[in-house]
Amino acid sequence: MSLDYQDDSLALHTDAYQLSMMQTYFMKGIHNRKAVYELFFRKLPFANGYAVFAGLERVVDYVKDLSFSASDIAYLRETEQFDEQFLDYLATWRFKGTIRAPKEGEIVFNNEPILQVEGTILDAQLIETAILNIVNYQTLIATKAARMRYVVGDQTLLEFGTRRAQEMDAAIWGTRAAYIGGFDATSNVRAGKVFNIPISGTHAHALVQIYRNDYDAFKAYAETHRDVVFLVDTYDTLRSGVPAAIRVAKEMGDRINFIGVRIDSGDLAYISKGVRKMLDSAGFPDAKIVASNDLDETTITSLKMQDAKIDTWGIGTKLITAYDQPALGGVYKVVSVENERGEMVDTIKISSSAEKISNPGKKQVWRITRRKDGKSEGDYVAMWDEDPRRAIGGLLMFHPVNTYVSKTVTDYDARPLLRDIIVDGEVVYTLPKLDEIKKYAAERIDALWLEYRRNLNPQEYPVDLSSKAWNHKMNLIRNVRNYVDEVAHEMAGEDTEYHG
Ligand SMILES: Nc1ncnc2c1ncn2[C@@H]1O[C@H](COP(=O)(O)OP(=O)(O)OP(=O)(O)O)[C@@H](O)[C@H]1O
Ligand SMILES: O=P(O)(O)OC[C@H]1O[C@H](OP(=O)(O)OP(=O)(O)O)[C@H](O)[C@@H]1O
Ligand SMILES: O=C(O)c1cccnc1
Repeated sequence: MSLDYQDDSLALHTDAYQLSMMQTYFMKGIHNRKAVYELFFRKLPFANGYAVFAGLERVVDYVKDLSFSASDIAYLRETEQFDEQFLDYLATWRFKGTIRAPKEGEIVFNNEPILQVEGTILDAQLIETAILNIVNYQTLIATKAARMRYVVGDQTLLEFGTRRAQEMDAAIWGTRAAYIGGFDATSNVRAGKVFNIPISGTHAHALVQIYRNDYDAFKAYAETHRDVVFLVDTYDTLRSGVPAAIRVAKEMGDRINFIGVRIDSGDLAYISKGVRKMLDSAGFPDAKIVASNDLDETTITSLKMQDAKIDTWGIGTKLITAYDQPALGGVYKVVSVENERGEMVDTIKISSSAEKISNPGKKQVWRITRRKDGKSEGDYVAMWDEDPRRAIGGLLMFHPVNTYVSKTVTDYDARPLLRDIIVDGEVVYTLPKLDEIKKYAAERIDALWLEYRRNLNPQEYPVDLSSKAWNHKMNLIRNVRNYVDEVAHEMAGEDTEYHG
């Protein structure tokens, strides 16, 4: 395997079928037809009540200078699957389309577009795979992190996942997503450098094993650092680890900042209580107890119920791998395509399950909030040319599948979520700083009713279709039915019948 191409690019970070389809569009001369594609997911991850949208910065970074390098084209040629004229076209290709998305850190829901690509069918098709790759992962991890933030309140959350992540890229971008979702710091030093995320950490069991006893290890560490957290569970937490930590802290006095101790095994509730008592009676009531060991929002909740004396949570595996749901099922679907007469024609994908039938046409998502306190009323998915701010006599919102579930809201604000990020290939959006994104996510989560925020069995947040969007969908379903009937009739001929 060789990754040492000087001119390696991300243009081939796509599925082969995208390039195959692109070649068809190109060879048939329809590649410049316009289309609109929308990215959405059908189910919220972890059965959470919301998701935290993340990944936009990398999407922009990926798209803005995307091009096929000489070695990319040479490789495609070697596969003998592509036409020379098509390869010539790709050699000078640049993304010239438009991308719209919510601000990173925005709270988003199932069955609403969370990213929209408008451009030629060729441009939109090429970038599908990478965009899904980025947004699915980062949104998943940011949401998992938000669930952990929910259970710890304002305690400290440290991200320790790099060693368990699905490779290096996942570690670094997962760390960024975790920070957006509510983590305070990371152990990944490169993430500190490239994203300016605070770095933090303690030490490993190796230090104690190398010195062969707790006291010598802690002493050596204390003599070489100002801020210290001692890992006290290598041999026996209560009988050797904590006594050694206390002894060193007393001996070093003001020469160190004794932040506290970390425990990484055993019954964390029982042990943390014992550790707390020992630290308090030794005169260190402010020393913190850090806990780690396969923690997630469920074990943390349980530990809190047991009144565990834990102040800081170090979390790796279950965060960075999104252990209980390792993928967000975001999809990217074409909703409108230009026909041979230059008109945009909306398109639908039919399924036997109502939830899986796509919503045709270019749409906007409007966040509807109560004017008096900014609290959430629901999201309103409308056709692009609609403006719910101008609804007379209140806004009718109804469930897109169970249409009898409806309400009319008055005295509301409506805020469009999809904003221009890249227009005709040019970045028109100033990417916010990471800390601003993180703060924004926390504020948006705060604006949700508690019923949508709880981790277990949250209420379903209303994501409603406008009447226009709903009628449009019904018309297209009817058209598809007629089309299928016609085809079936033709195929059946005069005397064959299909009894399905
Ligand atoms: N009081 C507790 N209540 C609920 N879960 C706990 C409690 N204490 C620890 N856990 C969790 O139990 C899981 C496993 O702990 P277990 O005791 O089997 O492993 P361990 O202590 O790491 O063992 P080892 O000594 O081999 O490292 C971890 O996910 C840990 O976070
Ligand atoms: O448990 P996680 O949530 O995945 O958090 C990361 C884990 O990584 C470290 O263990 P590891 O055994 O790799 O090394 P160490 O104990 O020697 O530091 C650390 O002690 C945590 O237990
Ligand atoms: O700093 C720590 O304590 C740490 C870092 C990575 C993994 N586990 C623990």
